[in-house]
Amino acid sequence: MIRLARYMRPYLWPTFFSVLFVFLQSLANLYLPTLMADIVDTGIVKGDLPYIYKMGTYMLFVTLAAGVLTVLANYLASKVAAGFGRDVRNKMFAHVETFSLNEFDQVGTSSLITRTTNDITQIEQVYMMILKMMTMAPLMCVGGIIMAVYQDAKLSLVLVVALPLLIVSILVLAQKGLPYFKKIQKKMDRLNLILREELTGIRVIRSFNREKHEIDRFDDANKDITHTSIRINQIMAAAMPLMMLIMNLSMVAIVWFGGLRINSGSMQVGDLMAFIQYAMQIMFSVLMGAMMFIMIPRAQISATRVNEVLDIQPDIQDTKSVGSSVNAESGLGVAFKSVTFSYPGAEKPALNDISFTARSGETTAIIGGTGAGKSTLLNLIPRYFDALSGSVQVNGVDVKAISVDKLRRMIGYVPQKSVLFTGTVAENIRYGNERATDEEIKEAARIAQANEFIQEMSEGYDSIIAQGGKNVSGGQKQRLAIARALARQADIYLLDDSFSALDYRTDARLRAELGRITQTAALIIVAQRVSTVFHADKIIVLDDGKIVGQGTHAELMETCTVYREIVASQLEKEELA
Ligand SMILES: Nc1ncnc2c1ncn2[C@@H]1O[C@H](COP(=O)(O)OP(=O)(O)OP(=O)(O)O)[C@@H](O)[C@H]1O
Repeated sequence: MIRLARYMRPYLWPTFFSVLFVFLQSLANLYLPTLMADIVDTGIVKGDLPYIYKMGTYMLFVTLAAGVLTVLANYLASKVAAGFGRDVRNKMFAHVETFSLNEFDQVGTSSLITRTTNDITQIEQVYMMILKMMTMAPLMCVGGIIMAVYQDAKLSLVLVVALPLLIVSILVLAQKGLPYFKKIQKKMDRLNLILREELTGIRVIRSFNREKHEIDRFDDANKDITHTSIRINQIMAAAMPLMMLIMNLSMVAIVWFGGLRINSGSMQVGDLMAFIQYAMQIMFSVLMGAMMFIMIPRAQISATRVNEVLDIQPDIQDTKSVGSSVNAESGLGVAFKSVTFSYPGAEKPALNDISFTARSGETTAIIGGTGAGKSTLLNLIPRYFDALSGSVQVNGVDVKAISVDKLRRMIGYVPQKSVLFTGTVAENIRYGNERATDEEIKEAARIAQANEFIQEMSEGYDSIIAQGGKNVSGGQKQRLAIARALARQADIYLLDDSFSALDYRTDARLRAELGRITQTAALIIVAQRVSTVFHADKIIVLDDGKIVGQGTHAELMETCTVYREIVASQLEKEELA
């Protein structure tokens, strides 16, 4: 919490005024019972009506002033807390954006969502409460005690018994409740995870008739969180009557002993009334303090979760030596030199001693069975992961020596699973290059074989793509993703199994068009279908993380058993001939 307090720095003035207004409001509240005692003891007892009017008006004025101060203090506290929440959320999002895929896996997407929303809201609320109560509680407590002792020191002895009783019972309840607060944030993560899986996987759930199973799974997580919430509320529910009991018994004692003191002539009625109000103020301020003691550890748990994310140092960052100028004209393309890579915790490397070059102006295809390491290999080029050993080079320079931003600008990447964003078709393609003209967008779409179906859409390039690209087919989505990468006018194009949802004709036409752009760029295509890689300048055959063959189709047919097996499993004998 304290570490996060630095995000309050931009709001120092509103914080100061909020605290000041609370301070003044508390003083006004402490003053009111004294005024009332005067009205009773001087005005009512002596029957002095003008005095009652005068003091009554004065009381009204003080109450009004306290009301205005409360509104102002609350407004400023809310403003500060909301601003703090917005800044931390922004900071968190910007920080998470720098994460490599490893760090995403480390925390988990659902937990990142809960931490950015729910956890920050918890902290925000507590900061708001602290702003309001931090001054009020101690001031009302100390001020109340001074005023109560001033009214009647002997009667104050009742508070000596009541206050410790109140504090001890609060501490006991807080101790019981705290472990549940810790649990509830974790359970919230789990509920989010299940909800996310279920919403994104709704098609699969329906096609396998697993609705009941998923409803049960959600229900279990939901019940789990409900049980914990109920337990917390049970403790809170027990707390309130207990507090009220202690407070009311104290009142009875005050009235009882106060009555005796009035009888004996050592106290006036007005003083007793004021004393009762001070006693209430003292006990309420203790309650407020207790609330803070309960809420702060709860927010502390959230703050730890937020700090955990903010403390993660992305392992893929620009190194100090960054800045080597990369000569895009050199035409060296991409080179892997004895590259080995392992996923954290994996038993064996996903890529083992990989060496090859993918020259600019050429098409390099990567083929291999599922899990052979094809996507992993592509991921090392834009530095989604870093190689454990060896060197990945772009135009003769190690990727670690190029700034991540510059490196990624040189690359047009089409992921295995196409992702589109909510917006128009044109906006989605322009995502690859903000400066692309309408003509360039259309040209990219034409090469990607997307122009035709876009023209057929009701609004053409202005047609809206629904959330997650749900209103376009799998093949159309892939073509839009390819158009987006082409719009980038990059030096290197990485297409990860991007033709899988295309029919053979479209696949062939797209490859022919792509051939044109590879006159200057390096094109690396991961594919499952042999027909897609057939005409590549170089084919790399991956098997279990190792290169088992590289060359043209004809060369590999001569030299590489794995390649021959792949071809044989896909093509008819006559096609081979
Ligand atoms: N994020 C990850 N964490 C741990 N292991 C992973 C991760 N991604 C992939 N792997 C493992 O690395 C190996 C290579 O995976 P990769 O996705 O590169 O294969 P691929 O050849 O692209 O397969 P496919 O054609 O099915 O997409 C597999 O054994 C896979 O289980």
